Amino acid sequence: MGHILLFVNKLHAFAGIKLYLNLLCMIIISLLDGIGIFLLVPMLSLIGIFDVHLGNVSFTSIFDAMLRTIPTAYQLAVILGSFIFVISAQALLQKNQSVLDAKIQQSFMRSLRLDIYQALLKANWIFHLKRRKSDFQHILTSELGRVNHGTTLFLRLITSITFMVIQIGIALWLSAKMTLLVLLCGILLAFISRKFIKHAKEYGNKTTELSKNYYAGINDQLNGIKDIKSNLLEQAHISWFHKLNHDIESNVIEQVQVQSNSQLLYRVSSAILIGLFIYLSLKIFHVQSGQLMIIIILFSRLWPRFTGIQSNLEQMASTLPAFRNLVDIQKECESAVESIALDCLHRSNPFRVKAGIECRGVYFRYDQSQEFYALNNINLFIPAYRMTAIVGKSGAGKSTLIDTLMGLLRPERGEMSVDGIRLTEETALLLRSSIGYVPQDPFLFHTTIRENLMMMNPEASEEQLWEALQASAADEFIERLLLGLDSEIGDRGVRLSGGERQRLILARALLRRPSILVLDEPTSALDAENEKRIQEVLNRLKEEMTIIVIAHRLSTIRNADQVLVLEDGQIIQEGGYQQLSKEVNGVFGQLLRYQTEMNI
Ligand SMILES: Nc1ncnc2c1ncn2[C@@H]1O[C@H](COP(=O)(O)OP(=O)(O)OP(=O)(O)O)[C@@H](O)[C@H]1O
Repeated sequence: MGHILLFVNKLHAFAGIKLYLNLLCMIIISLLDGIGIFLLVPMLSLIGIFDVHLGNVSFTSIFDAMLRTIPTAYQLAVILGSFIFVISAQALLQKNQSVLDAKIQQSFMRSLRLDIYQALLKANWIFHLKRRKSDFQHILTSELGRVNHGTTLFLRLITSITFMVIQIGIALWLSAKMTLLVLLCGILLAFISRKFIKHAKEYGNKTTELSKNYYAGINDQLNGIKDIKSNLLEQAHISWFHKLNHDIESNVIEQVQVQSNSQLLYRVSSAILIGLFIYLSLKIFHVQSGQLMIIIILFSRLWPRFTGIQSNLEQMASTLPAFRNLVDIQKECESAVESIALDCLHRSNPFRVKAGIECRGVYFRYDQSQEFYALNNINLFIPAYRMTAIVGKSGAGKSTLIDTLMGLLRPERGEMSVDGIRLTEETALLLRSSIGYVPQDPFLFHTTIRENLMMMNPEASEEQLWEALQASAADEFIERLLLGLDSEIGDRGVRLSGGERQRLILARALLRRPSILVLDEPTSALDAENEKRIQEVLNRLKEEMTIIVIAHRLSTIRNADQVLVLEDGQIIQEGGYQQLSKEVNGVFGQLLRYQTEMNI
C-alpha cells in the first residue's frame, strides 16, 4: 500500500486544488443523490400516495410543514418536480465531475510517463547495460497502463468512500439503530474478504512477471526474425509463444475466479442480510412500515457501496506490483542519473580538444564482484588532430575503451584528462557533447533521410546536409533515390544496405561538427571502393578533428598516426602503422598477416 500512497502523494502534489474541487463535487453529488432517492418515498407518503405510517421519523415533520403551505392540487407536482430537479442537478454535476476526473488522471499519467522516460534517458550507460530494454518497454506501456487503471480505481475508491460516508450520515439520521447494524455487517464482510485482496495481489505479481516475459520474448524474437526465418526456428518460437499465452490465460482465469467468488459472497450475504433485516425490523424491533421502506432503500443504497469498495480494493491490490515496479525503476534511474542536467549541456559552448586525451592507470570492471577487468592499467595519449586506431582481437576491450573515452563508462581507478584538465563526471559529459559517434551497429529511425540527419543538427541547411553526405561518401546513393533526401528508409533503416547505413550514420555524426570523431568499425559493411573513399575522408577530416577508430579491417587505418593494440584489456603494443607492421612478431604484425593471407 506504501507504493500507492507514494503515487497518491504525487497525485496530490500534481493536481493540488483540482483534486479538492473534484472531492467537493463528489460530496455535493452524494448529498443530492442521497436527498433525491431517500426522501422521495417519505415525501410521497406525506401526501398520501402510499399508505405507510411514518411514525416518529423526525425529518418528515419539517417537510410536512413545508408541504402544508402548498395547495393540495400542486403538492404531487411540486414533489416530483423537486425530485427531477435534484436528480438532474446531480447528473449535470456528475457529468462535469467525470470530465474533471479524467483531466486530472490523464494529465497525471502524462507527467508520470514523461518523468519515467526522462529518468530512463538521463540514467548513465552502465545502468542501461545492466537492464533488458524490453523491461523498459514493458514499464512504459503495460505497467503504466496498469498504474493508470490503479489510479482510476483509487479515484473511484475516494468517490465511493465519500458517497458512502455521506449516505451513512443521512442513513444515521433516518435510523441510527438499523444503520449501525448495516455498518457492522459491512465491517464483518471486509474482515472476511481480506483473503480475496491477498489473492488479488498475488495474481498481480504473476501478471507483472508474465507480461515482462511476454515483452522480452516478443522483443528478442522480432529483433531476430531474420535469424529465425533463415534457420527455420519458427516452430520453436511458436511453441514458446503458445506456452506463455497459455500461462497468461490461466492467470487471468484464476484471477476472475477469485473475483467472481468474492462477488458471489457479496451477493448471497446481501440477500441474507436483507431478509434478516426485514425479519428483525418487523418481528423484533416492530418498526413501522414507513421506516421499513426507508431501511430497505437505505440498505439497497449502502450495501452496493460496501461491495463496490471491496471489489475496488481487490482490483487495486492486483495493480500494486505495477506501482512497485514503477517506483523501483524510478529510484534506480535516479541513483544512476548523470550528474549534469542535459539542458545545461545544450546551453554550454561546445568543447574543443586542443592538445589531446590522456589515460593514466585506468581500470574498469563491468561487474565489481568479479575479478575480471575489461580494462587493465590503461596508459595512453590520444593526440588532437590525429587519427588514433584501436585494434585487437574480439573481446580485447576495444569497445570498452572507447566507451570509457566517451565518458559513458567511469573508470574504477585511474585518471583521464583532456588538454591536461582532469575529467570528472561532469566534464566527461561536456566532452561527450563534442563527440560524433559512429557505432558498430548503426541505428536509424523509421523516417526520411533528411529527418534522420536533422536530428543531429536541427538548424543544418540543405548545403550543410549535402556537405556532410559528400564527406561520408553517401551523396551518390542518395542522389539515385527517387525522393532523394526525403526518401523513407524503413524500420531501423532496413531499406538501405549495411554500407549505405554506415555512410549515412557517418554523415549524421559529421553534421554536429564534432571535435572528436569516434568510429566503431566504420567500414565493416563497405566494399573496397567505398572503403577507400572513407579512408580519404578520414584523412581529410584529421585536419579539423581528432579521430579515434576501432577497426578489424586493418586496411581502413592505413593512414593512422597512432595504433594502439589491445589484448585482455591491456595495451600491449603502440606506435605508427608502418612501424608496427614491421614488427613481424608483434600481435599487430600477426593480425596484419592473417588479413593479408585471407585476402589472397
Ligand atoms: N555489458 C557487459 N557486461 C559484462 N561484460 C562485458 C560487457 N560488455 C563487454 N564485456 C566483456 O568485456 C570484455 C571486453 O569487451 P569489448 O566489447 O570491449 O571487446 P571488443 O574488443 O570491443 O570486442 P569486439 O571486437 O568483439 O567487439 C569482453 O570479455 C566482454 O565479454
